[in-house]
Amino acid sequence: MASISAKPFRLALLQLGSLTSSKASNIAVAKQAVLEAARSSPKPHLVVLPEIWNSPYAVTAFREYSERVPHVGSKYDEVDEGETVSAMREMARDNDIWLIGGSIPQKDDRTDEIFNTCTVYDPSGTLVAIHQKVHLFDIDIPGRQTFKESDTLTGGKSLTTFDTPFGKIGLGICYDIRFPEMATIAARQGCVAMIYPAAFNTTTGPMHWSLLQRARAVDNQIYVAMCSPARHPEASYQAYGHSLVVNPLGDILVEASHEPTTIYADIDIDLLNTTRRNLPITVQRRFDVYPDIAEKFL
Ligand SMILES: O=C(O)CCC(=O)C(=O)O
Repeated sequence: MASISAKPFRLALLQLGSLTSSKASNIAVAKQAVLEAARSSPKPHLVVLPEIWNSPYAVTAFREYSERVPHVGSKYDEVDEGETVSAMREMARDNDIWLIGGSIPQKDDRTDEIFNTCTVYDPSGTLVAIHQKVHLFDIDIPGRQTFKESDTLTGGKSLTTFDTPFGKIGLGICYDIRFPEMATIAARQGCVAMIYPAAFNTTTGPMHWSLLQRARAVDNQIYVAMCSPARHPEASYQAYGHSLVVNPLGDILVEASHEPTTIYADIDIDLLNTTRRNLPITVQRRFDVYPDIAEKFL
């Protein structure tokens, strides 16, 4: 587990702005941002969208904006799927990139449940991974931030990683980062990075946004990135912005402000492996002293 065989790659986080209550307009905004990122030089291999970018971030909106998400392995035009999913397939295929499609509200036709769901596409537009947010954002900081995703959403029941030619990537969504087991298990499975589409707020963002990412990175000696929407003065929910990438040493490589922007980072696998050699915590765990929470995932 100490060293990882993977290739360096370039990551782009799209901190989308101008998101409105119009799904069609939000899709157009995302499409344009992906196009611009893909045309930048050097071209990114992996492009990431933020949490709930096609809908207002409000429990009352999730059902109305929800879409059918087909199965992993489904290809372009093969299935009856939601318009946002089709658009994301095209973004990946037309720009020849890997796309982590942030998250969108997903409707499960069989159970009528709604999930907060991240879908991932390879450069052919094939859907390669689906992550349903496991930990729902139910918090109450009186007078400052109250949110109850579980009013309309159901939590996912599994962890998600996917393979690319440049390495294995682990996925979480926003609040999932507060639960360190997810990142630890992904790292133990060989992931080089945990990537979280996210939308922290202006209360908990300043408190914990970068701290949590640096903690997950240092604990697991992996890269960690969170991609947020830009702040929107008229929105009922003020996203924190500050999309961020942290390296396995816990250094912040790049951080956005709260404006619409795209940030880029080069993922350096040599640095990851050097960190693990120099600070060999991945091979020094004392499972004789404490139980191994991630053992069954090895
Ligand atoms: O954990 C937090 O402070 C914010 C989480 C959040 O905004 C979310 O899960 O959507």
